[in-house]
Amino acid sequence: MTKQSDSPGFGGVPLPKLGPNEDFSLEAARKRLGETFEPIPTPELPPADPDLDRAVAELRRLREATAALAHSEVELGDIADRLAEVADLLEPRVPSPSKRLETMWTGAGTRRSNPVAGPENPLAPPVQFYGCDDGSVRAEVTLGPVYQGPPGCVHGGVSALIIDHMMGFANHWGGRFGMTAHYEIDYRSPTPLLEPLSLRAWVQEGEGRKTWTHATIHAGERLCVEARGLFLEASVPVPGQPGTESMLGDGG
Ligand SMILES: CCCCCCCCCC(=O)SCCNC(=O)CCNC(=O)[C@H](O)C(C)(C)COP(=O)(O)OP(=O)(O)OC[C@H]1O[C@@H](n2cnc3c(N)ncnc32)[C@H](O)[C@@H]1OP(=O)(O)O
Repeated sequence: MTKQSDSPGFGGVPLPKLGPNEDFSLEAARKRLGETFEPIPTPELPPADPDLDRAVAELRRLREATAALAHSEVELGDIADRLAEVADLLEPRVPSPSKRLETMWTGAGTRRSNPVAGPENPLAPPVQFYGCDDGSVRAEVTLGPVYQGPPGCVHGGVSALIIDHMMGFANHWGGRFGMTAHYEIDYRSPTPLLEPLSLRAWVQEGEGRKTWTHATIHAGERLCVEARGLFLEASVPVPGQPGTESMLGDGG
């Protein structure tokens, strides 16, 4: 994740005041946690193989195209055979899902493979988040028909997925950690597909193990979704690394 000052196009809505106990700006997080604190150290995490991101980008093109197959004039029998050929080529050569869970937690961790921002994950749009000096994280993304819920609009569960992830990211940027314990979402107006959406999340307050984080999705100046979450500092065992626990600091 790169550090970026406010950029135009984020709706211009001021962030609410931070909680009474702490300042969650990047500078304050650095002071609190010391020089070793390096949230999201690598803006461009290198792929394990230079062709990996290209391969997944092609899969995303396929994802969009296959979502449009119905009512097209494509000869589908032939397409299905050709896709099966590629799948047959890949399946026996890639690690098993349980092995993959282990390798995800080495090197760049899950930052490259999570379902929101991970360049390696064909499910991810992907969303590229930036950490800002005011302690918020932001992104802009345009979502296509594969993410549709109501006609022409983003599925509410997809918004929730993105929001959960970006609140976790905001926690990390603010020097906080934790699992999502509870969050609530207000869908204020329809979230359009095929239009740029401005995403924003920030830590509102923190006390002991608890962090309260807020997030919004805007289409231009229009508020589409707002959310508030409670995160609790906790750790979970890391697959394939007995005795190792993660506090979700490596998931952005
Ligand atoms: C760069 C980083 C980017 C990272 C992005 C990744 C984001 C991904 C975010 C996720 O998807 S996390 C996955 C979804 N979440 C989970 O799977 C969590 C599952 N739940 C748990 O593991 C436990 O419930 C949890 C660790 C959250 C809490 O269990 P604890 O046993 O530690 O809590 P405990 O019962 O001791 O409660 C501690 C306090 O929190 C309060 N609390 C717990 N759960 C609550 C809840 N659900 N709502 C409100 N308050 C809650 C509880 O009342 C209490 O308050 P007090 O201390 O004031 O008494």
